[in-house]
Amino acid sequence: MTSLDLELARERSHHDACRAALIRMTEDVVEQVVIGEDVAASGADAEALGYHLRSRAKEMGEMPPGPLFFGRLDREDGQIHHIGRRRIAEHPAAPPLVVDWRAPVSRAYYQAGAHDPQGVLRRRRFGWAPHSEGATEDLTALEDERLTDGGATGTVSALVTGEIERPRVGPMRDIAATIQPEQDDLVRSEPAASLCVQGAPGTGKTAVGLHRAAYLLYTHPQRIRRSGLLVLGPHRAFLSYISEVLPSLGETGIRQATLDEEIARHPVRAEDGEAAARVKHDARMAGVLHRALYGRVDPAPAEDLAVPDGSYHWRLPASDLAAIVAAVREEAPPYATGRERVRARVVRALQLRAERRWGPMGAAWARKIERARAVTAFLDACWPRTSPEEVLAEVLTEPTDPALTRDELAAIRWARPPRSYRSARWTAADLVLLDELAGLIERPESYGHVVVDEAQDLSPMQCRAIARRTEFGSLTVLGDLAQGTTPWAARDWDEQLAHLGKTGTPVVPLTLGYRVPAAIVDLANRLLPQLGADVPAGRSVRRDGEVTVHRTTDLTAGVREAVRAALATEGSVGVITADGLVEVVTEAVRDRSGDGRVTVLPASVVKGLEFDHVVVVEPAAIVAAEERGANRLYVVLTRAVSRLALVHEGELPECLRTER
Ligand SMILES: Nc1ncnc2c1ncn2[C@@H]1O[C@H](COP(=O)(O)OP(=O)(O)OP(=O)(O)O)[C@@H](O)[C@H]1O
Repeated sequence: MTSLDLELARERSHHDACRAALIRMTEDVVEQVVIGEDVAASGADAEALGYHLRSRAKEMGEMPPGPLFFGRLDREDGQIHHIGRRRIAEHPAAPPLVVDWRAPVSRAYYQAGAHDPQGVLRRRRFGWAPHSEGATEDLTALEDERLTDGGATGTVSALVTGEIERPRVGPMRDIAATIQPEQDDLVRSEPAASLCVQGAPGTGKTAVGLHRAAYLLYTHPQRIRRSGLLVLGPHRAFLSYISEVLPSLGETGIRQATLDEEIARHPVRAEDGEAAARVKHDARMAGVLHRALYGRVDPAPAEDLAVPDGSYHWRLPASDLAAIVAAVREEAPPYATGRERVRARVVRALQLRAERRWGPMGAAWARKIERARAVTAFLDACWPRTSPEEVLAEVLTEPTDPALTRDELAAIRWARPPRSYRSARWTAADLVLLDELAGLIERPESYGHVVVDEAQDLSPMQCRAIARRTEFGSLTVLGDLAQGTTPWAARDWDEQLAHLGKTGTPVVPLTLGYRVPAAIVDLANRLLPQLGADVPAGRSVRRDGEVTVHRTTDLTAGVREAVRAALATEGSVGVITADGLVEVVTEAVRDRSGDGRVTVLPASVVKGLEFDHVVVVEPAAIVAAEERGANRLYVVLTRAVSRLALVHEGELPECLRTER
């Protein structure tokens, strides 16, 4: 037996011990549920304890199968820590057999190096068979790095390289085993502070955001879990691609949604023209809606208020009423609160008058006056109850706001207003405006933390929807200005962060890519000058990868050939083209599904996704299809994990021509 075999055998037996301990932990939690429900002192305690224990039991039951550790640290002080996705111990007070990757002691695993060993003698990485469900015999390799005795070579770990370059099959995986130091800094940065990551394609922004979410839940369970954590992604396909990362890190039940889903008060039943959508997403709409809502408030009531009380009438002069309304407007509470504040002050003023005449008036009297028909009638006239739908319907029926030009007013005006706002067919942009109005009327609940991916694509009005939900929480903003494809995509992070309500948030660049090989990054970087974004160019850790260009006189034949070639090697194949060509391309590869390995996709939905092989069909058509077509093509090219094939019948966009 070689010394490596011996070490592997030792580690396997440690893994067996961990497995046995984990089984016991799971059994204990289930048992505690039963005991917990019996022993708690009161019904309410039993309920709370039972819920807590059941949640833990459920969490443990839902842990996906897999190896129980991926690394090990041997410290100068003799301590040895195995590091995995969750803590494992013989019993709660025993020293852990496996330390959670998020624990402070694990940090050195990601950060220690020969230049700064952080008390670590040796870092050990474990190699598991691909897709291992955690059978001990799947532990097939280990790699040691000595940090303190001059043994560190500075070379990149073969296990890390293997993990980065592995073929992509199925949904996105967690990267707990191979987080890089610059990513780890972001994952573990202060929870109360917001953070913005400007990352070139494939630099791990999404991965960082999800691991940061898991880190915050672990480090601040009370604060973050109680107030809620939300992950926002650009579309459903993306959310389903990333859906298994948090559960594999032991975090289940975290809400992952698109912003449209988060704010949906109604189904989308109409579509805006381009001009209307542009106006509706513009920051000026915040003012338009504010004015429309508060236009309902009458700042100068014409008549005195007279409230009957038995045979008597209590009166408040119109000037006093105007002063109350003005004071409440000045305080700027949410609209619905404002109405109730005016009511309370009117009653108080009436009470003072009554007390001057009749002496102290009790709470019952105040309640009676509060509900008096005359008081409610005054409020209905001066600060009427309303709904977001009612206000927006008015704006869209007869837009008049001076902040918008005549053309802009015309663009958003309803061609055929509905009979009533209740039957209106709302567009996606209308839902953003309804959310703004809802936020003006009543403050929404704030999340503790929100992770926003592809944040460059959000309009100012969408940003405001997020800002409202993080008024008392923090944000992790992830994005790449070069990948902005919406008509309102941000060109500058400071401005976007101001819309998100987090002015002054530090913007941290990530430029080292883990998805896209250098040859493909270099090609994509040629587009950068025309993307309207001042961002650092991407680089890549990957020296593998290949770009091929196929000029064809028959697009169908060209696509079939490129897909055939892609299927000759392992991995997923994404055939991406302009939305208008999808049908033709789908037809071309109908009989080439490669057992489900081939997916044909319109360029508009590939953001955030990745494929081993990307076949881009007619790149110039992608550029020509929309205003930010060059940015779209940049996104498309950078979906490739290993190989990129460009198939074209027409000319290539100039910057991609090989003769350059
Ligand atoms: N440290 C790492 N170890 C292993 N794989 C990594 C690491 N960092 C990133 N990756 C992998 O690189 C790929 C790209 O990561 P991710 O999707 O998070 O990047 P991104 O910056 O969000 O990309 P894009 O903006 O292009 O969508 C993913 O497959 C991810 O798992």
